[in-house]
Amino acid sequence: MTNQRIQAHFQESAELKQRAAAALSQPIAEAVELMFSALSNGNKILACGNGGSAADCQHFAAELVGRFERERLPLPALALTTDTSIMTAVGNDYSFNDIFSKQVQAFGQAGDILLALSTSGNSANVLAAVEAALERDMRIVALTGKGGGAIGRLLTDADVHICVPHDRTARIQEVHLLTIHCLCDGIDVALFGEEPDE
Ligand SMILES: O=C(CO)[C@@H](O)[C@H](O)[C@H](O)[C@H](O)COP(=O)(O)O
Ligand SMILES: [Zn+2]
Repeated sequence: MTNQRIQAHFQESAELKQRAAAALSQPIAEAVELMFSALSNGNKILACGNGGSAADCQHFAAELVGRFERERLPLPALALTTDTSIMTAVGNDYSFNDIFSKQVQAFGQAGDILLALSTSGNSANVLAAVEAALERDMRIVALTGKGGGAIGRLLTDADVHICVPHDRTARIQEVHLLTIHCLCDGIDVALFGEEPDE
């Protein structure tokens, strides 16, 4: 692999991040408000997604339950991507499309938030989880790309859609991770205020 090709990856990622900063800062701020208000009311955040997005869900939950940059109380966030017994039982006995929605039905309560990650916006199991969450009167924060797909079309005005303006899965995932860090920082700022020297 040439250095040139590697540099093209960095270049494309950096350019997209610049562009996404303008397009996404407003919905990210709205997502922070939604999440902070849910957490303040004693509600929790459930997260689901496939592949790289499953890892993102776990990354997010770890930073809420553990910490991001500031010392604080653990916050209730749960990745629905980690329990292999639940996922294999539901996948085997029902369908792979149900592996997240069954968990939303089991754990989700009105006022909770579903953080739904799908770069295509079309993963059937994430879509089913969004449907299950809406049925339970939960709010959705959707991280998508490629126009938002079926998930984007399902969201209501009460939900937040953070749709990365790109068509390449890897690039979209890179912005999703940055978005997750913005959400964690936003929650810390809502709790403690901005650092004096910021
Ligand atoms: O990480 C990657 C590609 O960068 C893959 O594991 C990717 O997450 C998987 O193909 C997913 O199944 C894609 O699903 P989605 O983002 O379209 O919902
Ligand atoms: Zn990947």
